[in-house]
Amino acid sequence: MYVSHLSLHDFRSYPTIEVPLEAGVTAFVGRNGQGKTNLVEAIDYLSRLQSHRVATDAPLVRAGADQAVVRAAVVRDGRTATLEIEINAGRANKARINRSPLPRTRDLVGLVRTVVFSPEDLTLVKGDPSDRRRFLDDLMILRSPRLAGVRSDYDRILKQRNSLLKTAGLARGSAREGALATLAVWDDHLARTGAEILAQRLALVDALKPYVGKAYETVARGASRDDADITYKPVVEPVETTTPSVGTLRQAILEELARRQKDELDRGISLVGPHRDDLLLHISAGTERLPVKGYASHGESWSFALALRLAAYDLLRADGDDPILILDDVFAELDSQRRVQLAELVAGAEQVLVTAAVPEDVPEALAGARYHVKAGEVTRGE
Ligand SMILES: Nc1ncnc2c1ncn2[C@@H]1O[C@H](COP(=O)(O)OP(=O)(O)OP(=O)(O)O)[C@@H](O)[C@H]1O
Repeated sequence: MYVSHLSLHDFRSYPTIEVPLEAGVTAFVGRNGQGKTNLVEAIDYLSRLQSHRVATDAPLVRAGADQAVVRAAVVRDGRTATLEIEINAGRANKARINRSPLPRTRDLVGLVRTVVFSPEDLTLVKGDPSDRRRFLDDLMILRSPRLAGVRSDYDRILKQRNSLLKTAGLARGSAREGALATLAVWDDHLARTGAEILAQRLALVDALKPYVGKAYETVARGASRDDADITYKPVVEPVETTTPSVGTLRQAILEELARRQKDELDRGISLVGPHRDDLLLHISAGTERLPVKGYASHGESWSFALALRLAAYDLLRADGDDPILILDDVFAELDSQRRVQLAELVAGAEQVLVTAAVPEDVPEALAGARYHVKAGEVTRGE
């Protein structure tokens, strides 16, 4: 798939802009702060309804405006659809396809599929478990958009359960009994949605594993495909470990909730469920298997982060649809060998959008259309 036209209205720094695009490689080149990332961020937002840079929508709306609109013509198998999202400050967003409103905004998720490489990717390796969980969930939702609903149900249940735990922890006598009875209902909700997310993440990590090894071998100097490994680490370890069913996971969560109830009431937070899990990353050093965080060199950490993104790209491709690759300011971060390797790996993708401060940062393998971005003006160059 590829985006053949992008229109922005009051999105980030752009009052209004129209950018015709084509399949293949397009590079946006310009000095810092000119609006390059804002263009690719808009396309990524259409894909996931989330920015790769900020957690909330407010910064996406141009300062002083109260609504931003991102519209893109997306070509898939020769057919074009116009996808549109209206981002409203302080009100619900609205989505449209071919100008017809969608009943739910999240129905737009996954209709454009993007994989973004950016300097922030190092947090996949060096950051908190929440960064790695987000990586898994974003990918899981792109592959099965209905899981966006399960994810948001889970977040809502977690919030309500946490506030109940706080009340119940402080209550005494019959008030406490009443709160504990209500808590049992929320335990059920948490176990039901949590088990579904857990099952999906376990299956995703299984599917991703071989691609991570293969990608690491390509981007890390002298590495073999066995040198990089990922393992999902749930707080709940079901007895039956090979592909446990949703029912088994649900039961395991319920049992762990019962076991940790006192702890949860004391601390007033939910300690059991997929919001406490991690994706463990390991590299081989000789005969040793070492965690990447704390052990890997800067270069190895970058290789691992790139391998995770490339693996996501390969997996989405294997599903049968070429996602749009966005390489946001990433080449300036890499040494020359990794630059060339990454460029060669992605050059054949159906659409690659690159941002760079100077033309020399765009590797030769990614020669293609070029736009100059200066003070919010986007002009076609050589
Ligand atoms: N909501 C907003 N309203 C108005 N301007 C904004 C908004 N959000 C960001 N900007 C402006 O957009 C510009 C940043 O654009 P962008 O991040 O696309 O830069 P860039 O060209 O990618 O730069 P770099 O190479 O430094 O990453 C900044 O000048 C910033 O002030």
